[in-house]
Amino acid sequence: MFEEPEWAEAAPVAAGLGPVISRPPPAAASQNKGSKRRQLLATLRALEAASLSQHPPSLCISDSEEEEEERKKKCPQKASFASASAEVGKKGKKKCQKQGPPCSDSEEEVERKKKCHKQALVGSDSAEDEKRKRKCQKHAPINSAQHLDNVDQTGPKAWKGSTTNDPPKQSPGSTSPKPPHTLSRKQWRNRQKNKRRCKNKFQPPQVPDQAPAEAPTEKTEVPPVPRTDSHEARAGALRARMAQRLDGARFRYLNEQLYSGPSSAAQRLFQEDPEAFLLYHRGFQSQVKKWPLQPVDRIARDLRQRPASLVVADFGCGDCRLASSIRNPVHCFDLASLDPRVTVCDMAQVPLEDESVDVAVFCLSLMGTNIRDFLEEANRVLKPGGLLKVAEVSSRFEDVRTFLRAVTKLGFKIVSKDLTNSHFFLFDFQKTGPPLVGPKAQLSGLQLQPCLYKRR
Ligand SMILES: C[S@@+](CC[C@H](N)C(=O)[O-])C[C@H]1O[C@@H](n2cnc3c(N)ncnc32)[C@H](O)[C@@H]1O
Repeated sequence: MFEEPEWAEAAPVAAGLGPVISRPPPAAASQNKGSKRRQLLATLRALEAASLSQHPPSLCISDSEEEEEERKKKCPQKASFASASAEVGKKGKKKCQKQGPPCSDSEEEVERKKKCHKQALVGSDSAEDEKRKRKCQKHAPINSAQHLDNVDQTGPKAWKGSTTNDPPKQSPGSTSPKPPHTLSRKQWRNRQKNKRRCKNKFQPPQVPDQAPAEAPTEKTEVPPVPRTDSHEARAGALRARMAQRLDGARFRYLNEQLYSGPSSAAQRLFQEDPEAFLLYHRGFQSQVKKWPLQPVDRIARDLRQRPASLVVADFGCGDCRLASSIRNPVHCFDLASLDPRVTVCDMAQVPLEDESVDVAVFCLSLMGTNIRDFLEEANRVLKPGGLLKVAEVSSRFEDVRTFLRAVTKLGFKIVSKDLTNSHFFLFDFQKTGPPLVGPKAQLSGLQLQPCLYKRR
């Protein structure tokens, strides 16, 4: 019915994708035009119906409206252009089909057909128009039929895109699809956008199958243990450790200061920095609690075996542990106060009357370089025959005997000594009277080694 060579006539038009130019009707029109039109119309309708019934529903959101509209406008032209390819015969038909897909949507198809139909009805009676009409009719059925069965989506079609959701398939021979020069940038962008949209639209249902087992939805709902927590915990632990080390360093420093200078300097130190006293005592407590027996507890045990009426003076009482451990009245003296019972002073000069106390205690407190001052002050406040108890770190003694000898020169006699403890020595002296030597006499045995704590 439609002879293929006729396609060649439209080839020049196709080259530019320009509008189809209507030419004035030729003088000699076809004699059977009316009947042919009717015939064509009937064929068209039949084909339309067939085409519409065979098209699958579109699953994907199509191009933007603007583009859709544009495509619809172009469609008939493209169809006619494609059909008018320079190639003859089937080649031309194939080209037409290739460029057809944008029109292969049912709506577009209808639109195109309507246009073809309209043209036919309007009666552009030129021979060329006639041919074009026939081409439209001829093209339509082939296109719609082949679109479903054997649509080659390579080349322009892949870029013009079908309105189905299938991604463009490439024919084995094709390399990379390139947009035809007929697509504007905007169209191309829109098309790509739509493709992506389509892809995204169809990906979600596959997600559950492909989702890794370790990412169930429930898990995602449960807030995972924030990484920051462990990080913060580690940072906190590190900070605590560093703070601990810093405190340890400061404790060692203060301890050294207390042993290496006169008590007046220690007094100033703690007056200027009361926090240093707290820090020192924290350090001291952390050290002494490791000992098998704390000397203060041993002294308290001894005192509990004596009358509770005995008045006790605790020189360098610290946290008043002794006062808390016995029932005796206790005068507590220290350079700073950790307890309300403490009288803050330098124990070289305590605010007590002469011969007013029964027991004087120095528990790890013979610090400073003026030990003699402390012992002379104890002698002053002790009643005659009063008890002097000294507990000191064993390592401080180079020679215990010289120490004992020096103490006796200060008005005391040794009553008992306990050198059995691994950490401290314990001595009991009884006051015999005032110091036996004058202030200028040298008592080198009173110089004890500083008790320095090692860094652990
Ligand atoms: C190692 S602590 C012992 C505390 C307590 N005696 C104990 O055994 O638990 C020594 C204490 O003696 C105090 N101290 C040292 N020299 C002092 C001084 N010149 N006057 C008053 N207290 C002093 C320190 O301040 C510290 O509290």
